[in-house]
Amino acid sequence: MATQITFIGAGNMAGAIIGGLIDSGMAPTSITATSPSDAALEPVNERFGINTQTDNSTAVANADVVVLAVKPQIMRDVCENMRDSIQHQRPLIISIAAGLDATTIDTWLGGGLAVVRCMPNTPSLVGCGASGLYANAAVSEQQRQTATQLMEAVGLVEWVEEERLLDAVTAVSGSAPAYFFLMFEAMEAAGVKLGLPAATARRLAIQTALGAARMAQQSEHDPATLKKNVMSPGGTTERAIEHMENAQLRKTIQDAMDACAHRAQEMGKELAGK
Ligand SMILES: NC(=O)C1=CN([C@@H]2O[C@H](COP(=O)(O)OP(=O)(O)OC[C@H]3O[C@@H](n4cnc5c(N)ncnc54)[C@H](OP(=O)(O)O)[C@@H]3O)[C@@H](O)[C@H]2O)C=CC1
Ligand SMILES: O=C(O)[C@@H]1CCC=N1
Repeated sequence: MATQITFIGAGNMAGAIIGGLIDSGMAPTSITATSPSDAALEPVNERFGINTQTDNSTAVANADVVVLAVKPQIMRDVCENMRDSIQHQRPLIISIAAGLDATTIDTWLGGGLAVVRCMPNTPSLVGCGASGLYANAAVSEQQRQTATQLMEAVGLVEWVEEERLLDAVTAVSGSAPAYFFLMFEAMEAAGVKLGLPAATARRLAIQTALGAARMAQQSEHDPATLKKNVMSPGGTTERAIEHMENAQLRKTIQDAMDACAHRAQEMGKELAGK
């Protein structure tokens, strides 16, 4: 595994990956994170004990891996401003930005670089992330392994061989923690309406999701069979599922995920000026 990793940006997603890496045993001294202000870096430093830096060019000077973790909208400026330093060091670039393709990132950084695009998600913080990865042609087998090891330290890794599929990964896992959080909100509210204390409803809903996810992961049966096993004929679950099917929940999920993937494509085109 590479020894020095620099995160450009120290927000939600970078924090989640850094937290997961440290929990997995990586030395905090191997990690640097940047942000424009010292004030924003203070909590990161306090929480993780990693190196922090406000100057991106300085922060990448000794890096083996540079993780680009700023918002897509400012990525161009950020890349162009540290281009010289990146070209001098030529680290493996891992961009986690939604939508922006590897060629665009590489161009903004001066060209000829090994770029891995990664679509992670925030459960990386608790070692339960799910990341989709794509490598451009300049990425060596060893660099591919480095990216795999890095992201496997915080969860599941799936490589895709077509870059456009990262927009689908964004819909299936990158954005998806939010879908489940929405479900928790809705289940808690419904539980309260049925008379449970909010905290009890929340705990039960979350634990049930955890249990269902573990079962689905470990079972030899597919989700449809596991669902059927909960549904006693004429019973309570059947009534609930009937409501969800009649309300076209599947179509809502399909439409939402189409919109998500489409937005990733749209952002990529807008920001790359394509
Ligand atoms: N959040 C998520 O669940 C996921 C996000 N992503 C991708 O991750 C990237 C970051 O998203 P997210 O973490 O949510 O966003 P955040 O806004 O939480 O983090 C971005 C960070 O970048 C910092 N920043 C701003 N300007 C610079 C600069 N010039 N140099 C260095 N750092 C800078 C910001 O600091 P300040 O706040 O002080 O401006 C902030 O800490 C995005 O590209 C997004 O598409 C991918 C998968 C999941
Ligand atoms: O909402 C977003 O744009 C980012 C990308 C995936 C999750 N959060």
